[in-house]
Amino acid sequence: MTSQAAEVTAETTDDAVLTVHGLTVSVRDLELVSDVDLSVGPGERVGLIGESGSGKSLTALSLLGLLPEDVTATGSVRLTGVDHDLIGAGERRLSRIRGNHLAMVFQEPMTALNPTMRIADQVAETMLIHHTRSGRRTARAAAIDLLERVELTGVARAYPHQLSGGQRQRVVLTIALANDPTLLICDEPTTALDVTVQAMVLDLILRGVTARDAALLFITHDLAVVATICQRVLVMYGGRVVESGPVHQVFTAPRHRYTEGLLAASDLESADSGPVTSSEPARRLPTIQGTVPAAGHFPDGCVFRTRCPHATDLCTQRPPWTGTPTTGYACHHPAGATNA
Ligand SMILES: Nc1ncnc2c1ncn2[C@@H]1O[C@H](COP(=O)(O)OP(=O)(O)OP(=O)(O)O)[C@@H](O)[C@H]1O
Repeated sequence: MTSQAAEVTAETTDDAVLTVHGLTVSVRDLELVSDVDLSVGPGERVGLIGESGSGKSLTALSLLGLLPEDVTATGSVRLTGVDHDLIGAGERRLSRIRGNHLAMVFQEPMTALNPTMRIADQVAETMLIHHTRSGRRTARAAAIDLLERVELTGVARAYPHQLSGGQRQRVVLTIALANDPTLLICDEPTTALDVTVQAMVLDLILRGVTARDAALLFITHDLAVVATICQRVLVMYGGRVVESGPVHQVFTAPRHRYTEGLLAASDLESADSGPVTSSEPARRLPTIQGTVPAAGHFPDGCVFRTRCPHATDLCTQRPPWTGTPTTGYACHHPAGATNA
C-alpha cells in the first residue's frame, strides 16, 4: 500500500520523555515544518530522516529553543521533569533545560566549543553551571574522568584547535552527556568526520546514552546509521512526518512512496531483515568486550549474526553489536557471546 496520507502511526505515549504535538515552524506566512507529532520513550533511540530541506534541523532546533530570530514555532513540546511547555518558554528557562535535561550534538563541533578555554574546563563548566558538581576542583576531576571514558586521555589542558575533528566531537559529546540528560538530540553528528572516526563517535554516542538510560533523537541522512543505532524512525518530507514506525518495519516494508525512494537510493537495499527488529529499548545485559568478529563468525546462539549492510570491515556488527575495531565490540545478546 502506498499513499501520501494515513501513513503516520500514533506518536504519543503516556510515559514519553519527549512529546511533541502539532509542531509548526514558519517564516512569516511560510510553513517550513507542518504539524509534526512525535514522542520519544525513556531510553528509546529514535531516528529522524529525510532529504535535505525536509525540516529535520528546524524540528530539532524548535525542541531546543534555538530557532533563528525570524523563525517562529507553534504547537507543544513537553519534556518529562519540566513543568512547562518548551514552546514559548523564555531564554532563561530554556538555557537551564539545555545542557541539563536536554543536550545536543551538532555537525560542527568547533561551533559548540569555546576556542579560548581548555578542554577539561569546558566540560567542568557545564557541571558547574547546572550545579551537578559543586566546586571547581571536583567538577574538573569529574570532567577528566568523563574525558577518559571517551578515550580522550591527556587532552584536559589542550585547547580545541589542538584536537582533531573526531576528538572535538568526542569533547562535545562529553559535555552533552556530562549532566546525564534525559534526552540527547544529535543532528548529523558524524557527517563532517571521516569514516573510521564516524564509527567510533557513533559507538560512543550509543554507549553514552545506553549507560545513562538517556533517550536519543538522531537526525541523519544516513539510513545505515539509523539501522545501526535506532529502534524507531520518523521520515520527514516537505516539512511533514510522512511515515514512522520501528526501524525494521519502515526499512523493510515502507508504506510511503517517499520512504521507498529513500531506501532505493540508499545502500540499505540489500539489507536482510535480520536484527534491527526491536522497538523496545535495549535491555541491560552483560557486555562482553573483544575484537570485532570476522564476518560469519558471530558467536553461536547470537540471533544477530548478520553483517552490517555496509559490509565493510568497520561495520561487521549490527545491533545489538556495537563497537569498532579499535575499541572492541560489545554484545548485548541475552545468550552472551564469546570472542570468535
Ligand atoms: N532561517 C530560515 N529562513 C527561511 N527558511 C529557512 C530558514 N532555515 C531553514 N529554512 C528552510 O526550511 C527548510 C527546512 O530546513 P532544515 O534545515 O530544517 O532542513 P533539513 O531537513 O535539516 O536539511 P539538511 O539535511 O540539509 O540539514 C529548508 O527549505 C530551508 O531552506
